[in-house]
Amino acid sequence: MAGGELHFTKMHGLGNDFVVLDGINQRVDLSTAQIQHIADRHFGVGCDQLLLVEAYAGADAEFRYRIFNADGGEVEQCGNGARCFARFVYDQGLTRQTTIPVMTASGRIVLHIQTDGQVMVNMGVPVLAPAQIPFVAERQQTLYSVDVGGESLALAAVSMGNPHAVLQVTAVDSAPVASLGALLESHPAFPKRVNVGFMQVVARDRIRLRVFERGCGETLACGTGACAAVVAGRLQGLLDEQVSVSLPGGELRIQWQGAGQPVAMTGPAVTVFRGTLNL
Ligand SMILES: N[C@@H](CCC[C@H](N)C(=O)O)C(=O)O
Repeated sequence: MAGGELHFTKMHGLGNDFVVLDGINQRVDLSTAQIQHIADRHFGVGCDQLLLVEAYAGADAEFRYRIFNADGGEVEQCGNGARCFARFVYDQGLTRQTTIPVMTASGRIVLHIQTDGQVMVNMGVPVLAPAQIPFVAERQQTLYSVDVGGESLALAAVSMGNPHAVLQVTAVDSAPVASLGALLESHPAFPKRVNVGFMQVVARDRIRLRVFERGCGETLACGTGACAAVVAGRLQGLLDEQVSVSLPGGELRIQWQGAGQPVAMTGPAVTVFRGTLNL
């Protein structure tokens, strides 16, 4: 965008924060540098991801949902953002529906605004085939052994539309999220880089989770990370069908029946303020 005014809404889902832009009623064509500037917590608005609402021409979705990490890279999926997307299009009067199908770079997901104000998202069926994650492995396994800095680590690899590695830890508070997260994010076994989840199993229906996100570092919550952790935990026989995921920013409810079934994620979506940017 050469310059001019841009109306935005600042939102968050459990502290995973977003700048949301209506690309239907205003022209939005941002460069990578402009997205990085908007996401900057000192010189811009500040956010983990920038979310863009666009019109969708097909019959199978109402909107196109685009996601950009704070580093400016466009990515396939964002779970906390999906709940904020639903709240945004409804509150801005872009839809009158409370069940909203949207198209992302990784396919269609369906957002449901509940009467209690929470948003439930059908996040689709998790992908476990290594090539589709993408993850370099000869065959699909529940746990893979990956060499990182001379050490061999056991991790699960899952795509929720975007790639996730999930490591089980005994205590999430002391997990090396920043150092190991950064090393794994750009590990050659993940050709498109990866989000890295550190999961502590508290009970069969409760986990604690911290996520080092691709393209922005550790966040207060990661929706797709919560889904991926529950999928990984269920496949290892550690978790029940309904799991509360406790993240630094709050709690998500994840439900997954098992292989071939879609994952449902329920949680809040909050509007913080609206503003105008001069680019
Ligand atoms: N915060 C997100 C995920 C955002 C995208 C992720 N960093 C990626 O690069 O895939 C969520 O709530 O899912």
